[in-house]
Amino acid sequence: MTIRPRLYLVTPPEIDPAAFPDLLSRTLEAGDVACLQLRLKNADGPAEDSAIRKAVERIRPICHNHDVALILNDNPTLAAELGCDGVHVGQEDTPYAEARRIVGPDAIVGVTCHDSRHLAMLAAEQGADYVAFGAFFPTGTKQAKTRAEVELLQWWSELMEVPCVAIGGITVDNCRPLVEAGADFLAVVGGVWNHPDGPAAAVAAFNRLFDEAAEATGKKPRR
Ligand SMILES: Cc1ncc(COP(=O)(O)OP(=O)(O)O)c(N)n1
Ligand SMILES: Cc1ncsc1CCOP(=O)(O)O
Ligand SMILES: [Mg+2]
Repeated sequence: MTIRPRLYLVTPPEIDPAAFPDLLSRTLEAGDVACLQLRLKNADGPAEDSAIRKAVERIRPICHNHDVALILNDNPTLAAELGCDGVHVGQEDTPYAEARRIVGPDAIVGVTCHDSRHLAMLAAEQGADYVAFGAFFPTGTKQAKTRAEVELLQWWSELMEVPCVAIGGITVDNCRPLVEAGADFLAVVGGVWNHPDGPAAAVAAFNRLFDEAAEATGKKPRR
């Protein structure tokens, strides 16, 4: 039986390194969050690396104080060097096997699988810790290549042990079908950081909804 999903928080593509740590602390205090993915997309090359280093130094202790795993997007080398708990790689990033070699056997490695059963089975077979499907809804955060259907989550969660992450345009108001379909984690950017009542309110609201859905379907909390 599938269990209650957890929130997989992803940072905005650009953060203010001075203000973000405080906002993050308040957000993580508002309810259960499984992990935070640091996804800085608005700088390139050495500027991006330096922004990532600065951000990880400030964010890592906050995540760990809240029992939240810190996952770095795209860059296994920096993830290993900076003591992140894992890395997320897409189909055009470092291939899974190379990412695993770099971060080691104990780190989390997640793989983007778009809307593809084939890519997901390949990633799971190779040893990925989770597979990510999306985008489930229109999103302003990224020009998503594919649209995934809820049935994909249901198929995966009924057949496979490796957890699945749903991503793309997810909000408190639209996420219930993903929860009912068996998503293990919901990965969210705008639905938290741009929530009209603020990110802490969003985290609390997602958790209330997960609890309600779990109760309604008799699913057990993961934590
Ligand atoms: C949890 C999660 N799922 C999918 C993605 C997208 O990764 P990718 O396709 O490599 O695109 P970018 O995020 O690098 O723009 C993700 N980051 N996290
Ligand atoms: C990184 C990524 N990959 C597919 S959609 C997406 C963006 C998710 O952001 P949002 O939750 O704001 O739609
Ligand atoms: Mg990527």
